[in-house]
Amino acid sequence: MSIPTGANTNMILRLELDKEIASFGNIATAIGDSGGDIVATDVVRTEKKSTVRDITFSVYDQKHSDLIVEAVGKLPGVKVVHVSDQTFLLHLGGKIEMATKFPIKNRDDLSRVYTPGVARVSMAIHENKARAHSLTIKRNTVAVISDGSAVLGLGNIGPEAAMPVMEGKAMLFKQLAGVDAFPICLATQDVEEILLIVKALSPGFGGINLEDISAPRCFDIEKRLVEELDIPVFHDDQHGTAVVLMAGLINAVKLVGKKLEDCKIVVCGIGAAGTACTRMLLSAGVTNIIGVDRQGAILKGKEYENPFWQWYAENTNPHHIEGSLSEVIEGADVFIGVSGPGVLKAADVKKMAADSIVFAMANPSPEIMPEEAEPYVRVMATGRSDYPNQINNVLCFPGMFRGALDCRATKINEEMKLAASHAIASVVSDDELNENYIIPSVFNHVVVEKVREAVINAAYKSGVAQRRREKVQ
Ligand SMILES: NC(=O)C1=CN([C@@H]2O[C@H](COP(=O)(O)OP(=O)(O)OC[C@H]3O[C@@H](n4cnc5c(N)ncnc54)[C@H](O)[C@@H]3O)[C@@H](O)[C@H]2O)C=CC1
Ligand SMILES: CC(=O)C(=O)O
Ligand SMILES: [Mg+2]
Repeated sequence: MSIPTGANTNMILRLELDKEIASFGNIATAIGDSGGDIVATDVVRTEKKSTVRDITFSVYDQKHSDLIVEAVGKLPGVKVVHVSDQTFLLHLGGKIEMATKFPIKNRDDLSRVYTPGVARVSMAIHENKARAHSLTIKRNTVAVISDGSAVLGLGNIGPEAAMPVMEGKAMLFKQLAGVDAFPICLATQDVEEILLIVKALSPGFGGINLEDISAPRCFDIEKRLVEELDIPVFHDDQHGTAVVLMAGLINAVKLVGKKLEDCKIVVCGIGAAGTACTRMLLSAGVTNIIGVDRQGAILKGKEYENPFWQWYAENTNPHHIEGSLSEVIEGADVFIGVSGPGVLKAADVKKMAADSIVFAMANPSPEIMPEEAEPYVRVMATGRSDYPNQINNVLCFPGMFRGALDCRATKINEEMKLAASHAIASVVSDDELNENYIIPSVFNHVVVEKVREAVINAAYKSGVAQRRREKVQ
């Protein structure tokens, strides 16, 4: 059994070993035989009769870890002290904190940053609200807002459970683009309440990043906030995903020598991400798109409760193909998965056209694991960081907001999104392009710079940038 790489699967097992009875060789064998992979061992302390050791090993999941711990615990002279998960350890107390830009060293400083000095600054903003951009953190802040209704592919797990994901997004905003992002998880899933809350908290923010809000409510929430606020509002799961998908696809079709507009594309999961990806494909000239959700292909002439599926049926599936995913995938050039784990089978991938492209983007577990699909596909990508070709909206949102904040855009429009897709795709040069490198890494610092620059140029061209051009580097 081979273990996928990635620190998120590392466990630390603390063992007390009876020096006379226990053998490290037996422990290593027990872990290896159970499919675990030892990454490191450390001696915590040694006493006369016993030693305490930490053994770090990688596993698939919690069940796999339990199995290994049980096997090791049965060995003679071995006592399991505790097991800890490196991912949980990283989350203790949360992942982010607020920091001040300078210390308050004396009364003089105090009277400037706080009362009475601060009052003059407040009054200056009162006289001209636009000054909030230069005299407060507004010009560098984004609210990452979720109601916990569609967290990754985990479903409606609630606002508290959404927090680690939103903290992660905030970390990425800061580390990759210097944007100060605040995770805000709401204890309501009512559209009107969400609108009221977001509008009410918007004065302190330069942008709103909606995250993991389920379809179809997310469409209405975003549309109305865009109309009613003068700062950029961006639903990451829709547009961030679509931008990065398009970047990956531009490069993948180039690699396999197909034209995007000639491709038969099957999109699985017609929610927030699936709808936005489809809209972007349509605007790129693709016509042969078939959307599939739980009940099969979405078809014109059928009645759907979801008004967006009504729109979807009218605008896709021109050949009126009916059936399950397994049926409609026949002859497809591209599969785009934004649904859930294990939806696509190797037998389905086998039925695709030659040089097929599979983007199984559901998180944390894709529609099909690369190991299963790879024998039958030319290009394979997932949303995960532990495989090549990570198609994930993290390649978009930091640079997108950096650009939008820097030029003080009122909106993030189609022009800015398309520019971002091309910017991301352009990071991979023709010489570098290959089956395992169609999309740049999140850690490639050029990505944010290129996206920012492309977004700023597009914002000025399309007339949504408010800052004087010469002031923006
Ligand atoms: N790689 C990336 O950057 C991103 C990946 N995603 C992933 O895409 C998935 C969907 O996210 P959202 O669109 O935000 O959620 P959503 O809740 O708005 O939509 C999910 C859709 O998938 C459908 N679906 C679920 N299981 C299915 C199945 N077995 N067969 C067919 N359809 C199925 C649902 O009925 C729903 O229409 C999640 O797993 C999420 O993690 C979302 C955004 C970005
Ligand atoms: C990546 C992301 O935003 C998601 O899976 O929901
Ligand atoms: Mg998301």
